[in-house]
Amino acid sequence: MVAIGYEDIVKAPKALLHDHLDGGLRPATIIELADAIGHPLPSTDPEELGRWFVTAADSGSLERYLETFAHTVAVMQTADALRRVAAECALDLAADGVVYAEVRFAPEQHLDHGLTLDEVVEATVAGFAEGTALAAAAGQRIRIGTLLTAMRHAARSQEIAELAVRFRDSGVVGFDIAGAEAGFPPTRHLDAFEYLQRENFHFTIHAGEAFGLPSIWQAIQWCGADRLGHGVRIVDDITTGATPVLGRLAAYVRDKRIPLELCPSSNVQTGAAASIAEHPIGLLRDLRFRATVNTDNRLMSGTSMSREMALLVEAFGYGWAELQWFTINAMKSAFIPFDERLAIIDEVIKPGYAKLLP
Ligand SMILES: O=c1[nH]cnc2c1ncn2[C@H]1C[C@H](O)[C@@H](CO)O1
Ligand SMILES: [Zn+2]
Repeated sequence: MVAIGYEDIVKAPKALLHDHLDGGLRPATIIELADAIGHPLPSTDPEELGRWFVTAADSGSLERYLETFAHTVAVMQTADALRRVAAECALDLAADGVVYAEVRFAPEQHLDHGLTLDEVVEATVAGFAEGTALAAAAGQRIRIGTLLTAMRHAARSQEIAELAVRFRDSGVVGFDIAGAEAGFPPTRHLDAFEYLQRENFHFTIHAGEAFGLPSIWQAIQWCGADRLGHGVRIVDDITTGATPVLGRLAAYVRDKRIPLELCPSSNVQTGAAASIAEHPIGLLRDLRFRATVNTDNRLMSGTSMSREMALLVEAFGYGWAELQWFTINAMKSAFIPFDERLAIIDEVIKPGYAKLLP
């Protein structure tokens, strides 16, 4: 196998379906924005603050991992802050060689300083457009779709679903629910999911991360999710051995080509996987599930799309063929129209990997 260098992974075109806007801020930006509003931080040194987020998120518990978002959400409460954070997100992803990204965040968490839900989305979408244009000017092509998340412990999912549909022609391509999974099953938000289905809209659901098969089953068979956010616990329905045997739910997920938005580093931090080497992504790829590689929260995991791929190369010995497979899986599973997905696969991804494949 040809050894794969990190710089080449950065250059390779990558597609990202699961990245949280409030989980990807630059530490230096958090410090500046926090200073402007008098929000106290654990450190005002960018490197130290970056390390603090990774350490604090490295808890083995999703609930404690989520506590670190208090600092990022606190500094994203004005239109200017949201626009800046979104623009920097687009620039950072483009610089990492991501050519397509769906970035999500929960508008209901950004109303503390008086913005309306519509103003929150307008500012964020404008920031993505600004960052995308700046990246293009620097020769880095990226397309960003916005996903609106509703918090699963709250009761605003119908409102956020309607917000997402209102902005469907202005940059919002899908809907999601996130937050602590145990105790908050997706069926609590059935009204929102049924509304989205009637509107022919797309949605993914965080399921099968901190809670297992019942959450995945509900997300698919009750709520009608197009994709699974994480979905990593689907392995609980697979009996491993010389010939792995799939249970009915795992077989359904694979047969229907339901995309799994796998996030290796995040899963290790929250305890959903013991290590990268033991992450179920290896098995799920071998079994040809529609597996994709994602960052989840670049700040909390101190990671990037290239780093996630490099970790998989190291742990599983993957080469360019596997990295291209994950990338095409992600692009096929994106929420933008089919013809646009195909154009990115044919015009950007395949030519990009053709230069790298032996
Ligand atoms: O991996 C996750 N699981 C569940 N919830 C998450 C995860 N990463 C981020 N979140 C939450 C915290 C954010 O404030 C929110 C919206 O992006 O989504
Ligand atoms: Zn997530």
